[in-house]
Amino acid sequence: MSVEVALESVTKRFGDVTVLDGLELRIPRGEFVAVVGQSGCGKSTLLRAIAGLEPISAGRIELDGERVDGPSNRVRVMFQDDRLLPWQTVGRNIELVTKDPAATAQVLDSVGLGAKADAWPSTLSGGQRQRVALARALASDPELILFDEPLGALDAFTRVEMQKLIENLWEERGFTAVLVTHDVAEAVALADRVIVLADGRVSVDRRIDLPRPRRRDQAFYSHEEDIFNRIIDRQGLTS
Ligand SMILES: Nc1ncnc2c1ncn2[C@@H]1O[C@H](COP(=O)(O)OP(=O)(O)OP(=O)(O)O)[C@@H](O)[C@H]1O
Repeated sequence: MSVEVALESVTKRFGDVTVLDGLELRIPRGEFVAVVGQSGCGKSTLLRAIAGLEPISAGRIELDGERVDGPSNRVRVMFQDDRLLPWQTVGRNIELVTKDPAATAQVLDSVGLGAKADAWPSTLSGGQRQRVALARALASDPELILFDEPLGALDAFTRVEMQKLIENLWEERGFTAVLVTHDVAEAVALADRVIVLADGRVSVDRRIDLPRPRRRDQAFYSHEEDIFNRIIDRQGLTS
């Protein structure tokens, strides 16, 4: 299950600060888009707006042609902090969404934590907690998952493991995915398209036409280097 996302002339102001400025973006069903850009360029604001968590000042955001005017059950967001309820077990955290023990067991299995249903979140590692957060995001079978720097606090090895897991689950389930990340290599590893945000708009929209799973080869590094340089240079050309 997946959804098409369309942003038309989206502007977002906080007081006199314009964060998004007539932004245009269309994401077809099932596509994986990564959003990168300098700190403070509006990546999280964009994600929150798509999630219906942040009202926009002008323009239009649509999911399959329907205007977004608040949070929807079709959409889930995964954040850098896991936001698990510490007074509930791992299983209960998921069951609050699924309302069904069998579905809970199944989704915990899908993130490799079938044996941890009765554990307390505080007894898990950071990587395991993010797996639970991922399971919770998947639990309602959403059509769109918005990832806001979900792996930012993890060590490099756990991060690569989680990237593989996210890629596998995305391929299996077919949801539309938008990933905000500071890590250009992560964007190139996971995305069909990498978007660079600058001056409140999409300044680069680059298709990553490499086979999956992605190998760290010359073509990979060439995408990474080029996108990185464009963020640094703040060039405004669409590639
Ligand atoms: N609730 C708010 N009120 C006022 N200003 C805000 C609010 N939320 C975000 N901003 C401002 O909007 C701009 C964009 O913030 P945002 O968090 O979207 O950027 P970002 O690209 O995600 O940053 P980072 O990469 O550092 O996480 C920043 O200048 C920020 O200070």
